Amino acid sequence: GLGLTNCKDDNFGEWYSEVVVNGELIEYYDISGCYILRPWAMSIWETMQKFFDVEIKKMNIQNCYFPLFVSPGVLQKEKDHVEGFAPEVAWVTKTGDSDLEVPIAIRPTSETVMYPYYSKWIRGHRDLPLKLNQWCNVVRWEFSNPTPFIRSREFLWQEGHTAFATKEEADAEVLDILELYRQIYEEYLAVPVVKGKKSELEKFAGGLYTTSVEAFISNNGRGIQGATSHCLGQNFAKMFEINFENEKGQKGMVWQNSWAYSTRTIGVMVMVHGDDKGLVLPPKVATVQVIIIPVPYKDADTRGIFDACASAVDILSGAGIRAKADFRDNYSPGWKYSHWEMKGVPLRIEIGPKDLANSQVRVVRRDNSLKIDISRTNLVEHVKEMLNNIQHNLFDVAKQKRDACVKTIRTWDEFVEALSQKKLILAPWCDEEEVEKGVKARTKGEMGAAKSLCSPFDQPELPEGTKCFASGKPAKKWTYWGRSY
Ligand SMILES: O=C(C[C@H]1NCCC[C@H]1O)Cn1cnc2c(c1=O)CCCC2
Ligand SMILES: [Mg+2]
Repeated sequence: GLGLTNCKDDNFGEWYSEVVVNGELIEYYDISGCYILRPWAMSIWETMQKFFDVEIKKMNIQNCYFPLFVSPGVLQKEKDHVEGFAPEVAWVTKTGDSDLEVPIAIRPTSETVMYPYYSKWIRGHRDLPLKLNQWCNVVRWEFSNPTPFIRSREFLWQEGHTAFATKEEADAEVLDILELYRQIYEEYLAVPVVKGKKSELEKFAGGLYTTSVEAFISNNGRGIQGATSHCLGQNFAKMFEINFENEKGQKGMVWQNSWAYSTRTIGVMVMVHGDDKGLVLPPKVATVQVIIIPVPYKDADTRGIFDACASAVDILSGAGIRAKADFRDNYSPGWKYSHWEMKGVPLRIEIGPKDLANSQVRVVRRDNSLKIDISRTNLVEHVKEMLNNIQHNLFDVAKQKRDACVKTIRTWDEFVEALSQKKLILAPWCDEEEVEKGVKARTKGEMGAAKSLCSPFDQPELPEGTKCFASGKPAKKWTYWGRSY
């Protein structure tokens, strides 16, 4: 029957796997690490895509589409960092029953696919800035525990790849895009994130620096990278000879960025807001924001009840609210309540004989189970206000929960203790790579090592003489640490 067998606070991993299936977001697939995105998930992806696509078009970024396949020559070109990832690259080695002369790689990301053509298209400064984005799938044959949305062997994302004449322009765009990622998490998914800079060890090895928005899963005390916006510097321009002649006729290399968010966003939202009754969808991304359930009683005016439901759908839909009615006669109202709670619909409206008689409706909130009766007059205003209230409440609750997990520490012992308490740790750090490697080595274990998550742009005061928590050297910056996905 309905209802989850796993509780979120007892066994988080099993709860998650169950809730994405029972909520009809995901169907497991017969190839490990691959998942079917059902319509309930695809519509969430599309809602975010609509927002992001409009915003990047305002920035004169154009969509394009490059081939899925990468010839081996170019993939190896970016050897220094690809070799670290090489095991993840999937290859096509044959068609039909004949082997391919030369195996072809399936894109794990598209730098090497796109940049030879950037080199061809960019000649003079008038060709700059070149700003392209593509919405596509990528394949990375990951081996560590596959998790729907969070870590899959194929996923959907957008990848932006931009080229500028100056570093200043690139630096500015990195932060403009990062702000869009913050909006996706905080204003659409109601998930609080930290904006910051990755350490040298954690950054994209092919780039100059990496910025990210970092979320935190309080149930298992793990940080998770929400989205990344990299300045590549001139590293790829050098590799792929992407040069241009500036106004003074001098030859120079372009400055590039690349940035991405993926379907991982949906998994983070499920983990943060879901509960033991199932999904809890933020109204801004909910496929259905209001589900209307008729509650007929024997044969008391069933026709009137159905008509009241239908007209409520029309009134709400007419006001741009995503409202549906569940008229199915082969399920009881009680079954429908559980079903739509499992799917995380933010508001339920029940209409029974009493409601009809008093020309009111019973409204039930999914986030806090509050039940109230409201009159049918100005139904739209009431519902809009409640949806807005739910959106903000989900963010506020998630932010309080995340902030309660943050522990500021100054010594190694405090660090180890906070780690054992599954905290998101804020610590003063000397910003030395060897020291970070030491932290990883010293915290290795079956739960995974601790790593730096990001150094927040919003830096707390760092008093003169503050020591690094791990090395005792003079601290240079406050950095978030923790176990992560
Ligand atoms: O993909 C990126 C960097 C960059 N790619 C484009 C979008 C932004 C950002 O994700 C890093 N990266 C991750 N994973 C892999 C690669 C890789 O370059 C290359 C080989 C296979 C696995
Ligand atoms: Mg990876």
